[in-house]
Amino acid sequence: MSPNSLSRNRFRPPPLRSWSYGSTPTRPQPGGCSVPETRALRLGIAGPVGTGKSSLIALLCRELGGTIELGVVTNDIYTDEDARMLRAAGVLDPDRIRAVETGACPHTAIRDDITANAIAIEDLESDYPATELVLIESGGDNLTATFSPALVDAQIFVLDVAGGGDVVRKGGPGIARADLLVVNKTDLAPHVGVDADRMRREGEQAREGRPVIALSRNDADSIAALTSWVRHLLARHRHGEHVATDPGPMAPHFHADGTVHAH
Ligand SMILES: Nc1nc2c(ncn2[C@@H]2O[C@H](COP(=O)(O)OP(=O)(O)OP(=O)(O)O)[C@@H](O)[C@H]2O)c(=O)[nH]1
Repeated sequence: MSPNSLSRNRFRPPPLRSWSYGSTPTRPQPGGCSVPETRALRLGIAGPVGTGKSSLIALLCRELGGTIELGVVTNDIYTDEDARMLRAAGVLDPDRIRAVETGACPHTAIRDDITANAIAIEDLESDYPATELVLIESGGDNLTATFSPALVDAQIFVLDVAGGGDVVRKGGPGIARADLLVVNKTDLAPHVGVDADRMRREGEQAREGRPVIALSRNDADSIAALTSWVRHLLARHRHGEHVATDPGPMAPHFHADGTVHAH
């Protein structure tokens, strides 16, 4: 980390404290934590650079902002570019869009040490207690980045057709096990020589039944599929039916003696 990025990083560690939700009803989460039953749903959006994560968040704010109380937290490495873009798009009250400057490899702040993001979300929820859904955008990263289930309740992994038709086959924890895989920018498929439908089918095969949505901002049906998936997830979260799962940092691996480790 350069000295510059350190001085630009606005995050300051909080004072140590023990945490209790008092008499608020809670439900257990993975890792022994528990969260209030009324807590906002935290939905992470991850995927490689430029696949359309900010655009997808802007779209969800436009489509859902009228009926659901929203907040957004963005992650960039050295800037607050994504937050500024979303504020400029006018899709949400600018104060409900918070930026984290990770100052390090993006997955560090969503997977390894989630403190900066957790505090940004908790600040947002404390300023807007009626918040029902917080969208957290990861910095653009490679195929291995996924959110910790300690930070988000569910996660979407975003690929785009412009990254090439073989990306789904390259696999990785986000592609295989995120709660939703989005194959984005399908309107560009004919221009980049990619079969978007085949990408979607390969995604479905790789994910063993977990959902895949082929999305384009120009395709109303695909937008409706996405918003309906989010509404359904929110309903399950409210009823305590959704449990966060970890896509997992590693695929099973083999050793020279033939043993297999599945983490
Ligand atoms: N044709 C087309 N372009 C899209 C679509 N969605 C997003 N884009 C464009 O794709 C480019 C990248 O979109 P962003 O939303 O900034 O992508 P991102 O994943 O947030 O990028 P990083 O934060 O840099 O990783 C922009 O030029 C968008 O306008 C889509 O459905 N169709």
